[in-house]
Amino acid sequence: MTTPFAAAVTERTRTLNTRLCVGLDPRLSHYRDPAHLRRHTLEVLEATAPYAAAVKPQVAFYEALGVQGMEILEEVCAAARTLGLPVVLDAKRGDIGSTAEAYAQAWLTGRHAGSSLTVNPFLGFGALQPFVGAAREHGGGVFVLVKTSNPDQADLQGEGLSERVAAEVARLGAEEGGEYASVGAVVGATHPDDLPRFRSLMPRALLLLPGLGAQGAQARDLAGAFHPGGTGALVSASRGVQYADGLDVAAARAAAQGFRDELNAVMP
Ligand SMILES: O=c1ccn([C@@H]2O[C@H](COP(=O)(O)O)[C@@H](O)[C@H]2O)c(=O)[nH]1
Repeated sequence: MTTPFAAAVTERTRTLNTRLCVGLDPRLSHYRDPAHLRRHTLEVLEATAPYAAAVKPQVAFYEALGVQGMEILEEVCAAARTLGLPVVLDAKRGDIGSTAEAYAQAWLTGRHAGSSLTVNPFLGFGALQPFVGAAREHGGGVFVLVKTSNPDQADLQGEGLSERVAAEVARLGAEEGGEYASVGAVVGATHPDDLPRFRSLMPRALLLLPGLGAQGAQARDLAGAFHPGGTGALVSASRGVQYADGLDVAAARAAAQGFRDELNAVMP
């Protein structure tokens, strides 16, 4: 069996000294056609891989292209695996248990075994079990939405809801051995003041922090998400890397290198 997701991320962080997660969210409006989108996305992946601890395709952008988009997504995931990059499938799945089982089979087994999936806890903690079970069985991971990066999150995620979800993530993590559990959490990089609290509420969870770059989060504010030694979190940037300067792949590479260096400069 290959290295489980959380261990693979942590190993790559230590070996390459990076905690950047490169987001690949290709928008058709930026390209001549899907073939152009495919080529550029694969080029960005290859150019930024040396600076990345993981890669995060946003499934929605591939789904939007229909069957062809899903084929491109599979190609991106396969190329990432060849490059040794752990894959975060950002699909934010969640449903009643019996349907969650099908989602878990689709995204955490077979060719996606060993990858991780973002999951929505809104249907209740029991409904997370199929995802957690599949991740544990197949060496993958899940990132449970705890506090998302968007300003609207406050409509529902205030009033202690994020803390309740964080407590469940911590409880699930405590069931496992290893340095980091297969159950991680999404906490927006746009909430820097909350990061130390969520870090200590979920001591064994890998945190996924979206929002660097285009959403305004700054690397210098994110140290609180990490453990001493600079492990325990992935900070993701999508538009800020892939479209750092239009479709210039060299600019994407430079942006990834820049984000990596900015994060490294503030590690505890
Ligand atoms: O709380 C969340 C959870 C997921 N996302 C996703 O991350 C990227 C962000 O893209 P940028 O271009 O770096 O802003 C995108 O795929 C979101 O769906 C998030 O932003 N916030």
